Amino acid sequence: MRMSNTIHLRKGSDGEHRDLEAWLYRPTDEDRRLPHQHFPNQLISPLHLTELGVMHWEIDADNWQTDPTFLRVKSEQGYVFTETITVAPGALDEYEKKTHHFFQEHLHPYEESRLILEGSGYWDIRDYNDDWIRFRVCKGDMVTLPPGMYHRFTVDINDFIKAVLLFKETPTRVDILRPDGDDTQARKEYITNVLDKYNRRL
Ligand SMILES: CSCCC(=O)/C(O)=C/O
Ligand SMILES: [Fe+2]
Repeated sequence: MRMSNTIHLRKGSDGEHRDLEAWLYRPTDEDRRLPHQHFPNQLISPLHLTELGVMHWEIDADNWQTDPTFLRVKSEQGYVFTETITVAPGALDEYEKKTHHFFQEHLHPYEESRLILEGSGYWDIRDYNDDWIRFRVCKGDMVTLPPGMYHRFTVDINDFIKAVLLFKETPTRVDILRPDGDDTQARKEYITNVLDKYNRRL
């Protein structure tokens, strides 16, 4: 569902709600930390992200541990473990190696769930037709990518993001690069449960 070049705001039950800003990624060899938008920009609707399985909530990042939305989502989704990560030069060991790794197309056999406490960055996710969709996250965004969804992550030109990682089970990372992820149960279930539901095919 491609949209015109406008930013859409809609009201949530708790007041003004800011949707994730998402657009069709323009593939170039430029710095991955740049927005990579087409001209004119081709925005992607929140519904499109939802259909692909992305979930988004807004959290009071300064008081996240007591934020009612955070507590509700944590309970509903069954998150048990949390870890905090700061992705910034000097704050993350092996910054270059790890940021290169985050930007390699991969999937996880579990939900990727992150709450952004400070800073900003971009997730790229694969559309039905294998195009990249990029969405921006900043302070207060809590996002979840479903198990089996191919994606990658980069900081933006500010080179700084601090996030809470939420896990349902063990907080050990399992990153499976494409195409190795194709044969995983998580990938098969993603295609069946998420893509087939909307009669979409990769
Ligand atoms: C901002 S969280 C670090 C990136 C990450 O953990 C991941 O898996 C990206 O896809
Ligand atoms: Fe990931």
